Amino acid sequence: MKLAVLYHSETGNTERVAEIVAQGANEVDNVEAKTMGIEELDDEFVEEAEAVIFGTPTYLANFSWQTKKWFDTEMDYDLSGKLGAVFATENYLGGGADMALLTMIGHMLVRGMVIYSGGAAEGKPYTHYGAVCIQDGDEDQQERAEIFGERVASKALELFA
Ligand SMILES: Cc1cc2nc3c(=O)[nH]c(=O)nc-3n(C[C@H](O)[C@H](O)[C@H](O)COP(=O)(O)O)c2cc1C
Repeated sequence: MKLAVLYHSETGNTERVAEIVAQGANEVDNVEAKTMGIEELDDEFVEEAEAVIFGTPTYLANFSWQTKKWFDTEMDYDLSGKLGAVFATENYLGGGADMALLTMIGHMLVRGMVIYSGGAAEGKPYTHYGAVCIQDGDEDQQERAEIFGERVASKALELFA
């Protein structure tokens, strides 16, 4: 089962976290996770993926304008019925990553995706809306991002395999 991790990143933090999320997903048997920047997408892989995880930097307490522009004007995949999940990076605690995640989730719902975060349902670490790292994360945040990727991949297998 394929899982795509799509991200926008200007200075590398979100790209690094995308790699960690994908690493977690790839720890699940029968899952092939691949990271892609939104400007260098593997269309065939995304179309075949049962799950798509989106990552964004936080800009002014929301998701980045580049990601928004991509969703609004370039994104023409049929995402309906795919499992969707989100993560974000920010510079400081309370910098608005939660709003970035929720706004992005709104876009994904409009596209018909089935959204999952794990929430508190899988025990600690809790991930309410999606994984968040300060810049590219300290050790604890990176571990949480990895577990998040693993959980989303496991849920996708449970739903679609
Ligand atoms: C235009 C702009 C706005 C930003 N706004 C916020 C913000 O509101 N809150 C915050 O915590 N960080 C903010 N940041 C910092 C970025 O979210 C943070 O450095 C992020 O990890 C960058 O990701 P990247 O390295 O993948 O580009 C902003 C950065 C830029 C360039």
